[in-house]
Amino acid sequence: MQKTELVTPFGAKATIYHQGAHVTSWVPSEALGEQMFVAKQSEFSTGKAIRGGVPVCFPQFAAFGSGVKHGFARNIDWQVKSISDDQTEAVFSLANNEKTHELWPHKFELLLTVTLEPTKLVMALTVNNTDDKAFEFSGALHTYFAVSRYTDVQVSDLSGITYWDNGTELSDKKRAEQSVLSLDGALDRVYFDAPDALVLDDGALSKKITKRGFTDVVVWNPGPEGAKGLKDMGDNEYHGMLCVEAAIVDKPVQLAKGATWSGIQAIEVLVKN
Ligand SMILES: O=P(O)(O)OC[C@H]1O[C@@H](O)[C@H](O)[C@@H](O)[C@@H]1O
Repeated sequence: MQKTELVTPFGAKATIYHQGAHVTSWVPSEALGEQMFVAKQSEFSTGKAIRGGVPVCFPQFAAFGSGVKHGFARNIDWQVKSISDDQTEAVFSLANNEKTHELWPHKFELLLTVTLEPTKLVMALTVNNTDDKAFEFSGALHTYFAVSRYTDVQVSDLSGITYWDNGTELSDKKRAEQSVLSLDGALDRVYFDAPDALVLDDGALSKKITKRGFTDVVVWNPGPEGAKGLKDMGDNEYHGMLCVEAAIVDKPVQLAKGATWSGIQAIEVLVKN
């Protein structure tokens, strides 16, 4: 499978597979090491989403729509549009074609811009409606973070935010009372209208996760039972991952003909003294 490797003058590196414009590796520096989780058993095969990194979910999130789960954009080849001379930025594009038309009858162009800064990874997704009528979409930058142990990390500040546990009725929403979320097993939760800045605290390292355009945040770890059901993930690998996803879940974006939408997710590594 084709991929682009970015190696910047300041030592940050990233790998992006052309299928899905899928970031599979982000190393801000040798000292900080790999920040993305990718399952060892992930199939890197045509038409199959990679288990880890940052799948781009479009034009639907999970089963919130009538199309394929998490959309088709993660399963098909994008084009490399440009790579800056210093390799700090790469732009990928995906336009409607016969294959996408079978799955989703709209004309569109997607751009994913991946930018590396010394301690930051920025992913910007742009959706252009090139059709002669409006369409709607949901989606996500479905980020799998490598963590020391999923039960040891904390996500904050989510207090006061309405959430929904996947598997329950969508009408059965709750309000987060605690400012800090920590897991003690499987969790598959959507935080609606979530804050644009969150912190993923993992001992000596933490990550500031900021978003724009994406309204919701999904936090997911399959836990022991869920992991057994994922054949592209080892039974114990869930310990070392946590998905915190900038998403649009239940309220799709309505995009008029000719209009453009942009959503950004930036991840900054912060080292504690
Ligand atoms: O196995 P997939 O299609 O990549 O989905 C992984 C997970 O993605 C998460 O975003 C969803 O909240 C979970 O419900 C889902 O299981």
